[in-house]
Amino acid sequence: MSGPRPVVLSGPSGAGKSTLLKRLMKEYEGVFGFSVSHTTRNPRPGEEDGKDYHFVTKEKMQEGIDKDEFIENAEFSGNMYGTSKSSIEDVQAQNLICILDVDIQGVKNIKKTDLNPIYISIQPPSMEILEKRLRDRQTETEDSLQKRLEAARIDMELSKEPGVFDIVIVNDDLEEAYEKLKSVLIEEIEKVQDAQK
Ligand SMILES: Nc1nc2c(ncn2[C@@H]2O[C@H](COP(=O)(O)OP(=O)(O)O)[C@@H](O)[C@H]2O)c(=O)[nH]1
Ligand SMILES: Nc1ncnc2c1ncn2[C@@H]1O[C@H](COP(=O)(O)OP(=O)(O)O)[C@@H](O)[C@H]1O
Repeated sequence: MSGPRPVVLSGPSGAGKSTLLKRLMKEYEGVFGFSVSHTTRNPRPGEEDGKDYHFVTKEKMQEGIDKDEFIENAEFSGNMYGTSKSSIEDVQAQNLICILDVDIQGVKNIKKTDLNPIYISIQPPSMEILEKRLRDRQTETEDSLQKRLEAARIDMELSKEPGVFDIVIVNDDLEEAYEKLKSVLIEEIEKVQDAQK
């Protein structure tokens, strides 16, 4: 399908993906569309069903996977996550830049498809800072926090492999990380804006 190139944001839980992408979508309203994933985890306070995620039961999720409704799915920290084909099609039908927020397994599986996105990794400055951010966010139990930190170690190693990501952004200072993210995407952003004129 033609249209703007999608963007995959990945990186450890707590690295700052949602913070950066929410800001980007706010500054460039009408340019980006978020691919709303399915998950079996519970919603956090403030999260909206259908906006942040489609919150579903394991049975419902498995049913969708069996029906081949997902382009990729993975287990993360004891829960299932997946990108449905329709979540991407909904955004692409509007000629918007589709943003996906997926873990490293999602990156590897999307590489097997013909989506052809720009792959961006958001990394924390260190494990210590990541742990502090995750604790301060106050969304995790000790168990899910430890699972996220374990997954983060794997993610940080794999993201160093050459060729996996087009760019790795270290989110130390938020302003700097945001400016870097914008500079990577500005060409695609302007294409969409020009097409809307
Ligand atoms: N493979 C895959 N990973 C996803 C998907 N949606 C979210 N994730 C990843 O699942 C992980 C956990 O997400 P979440 O529970 O929202 O926690 P958070 O990243 O700490 O805010 C993150 O690494 C997300 O990038 C998806 O559709 N597919
Ligand atoms: N550059 C930064 N400096 C300090 N805190 C940050 C920075 N970026 C994000 N945070 C905070 O760290 C926590 C994790 O960020 P979040 O966007 O939820 O990460 P992710 O979506 O990658 O799991 C949030 O509480 C967020 O406000």
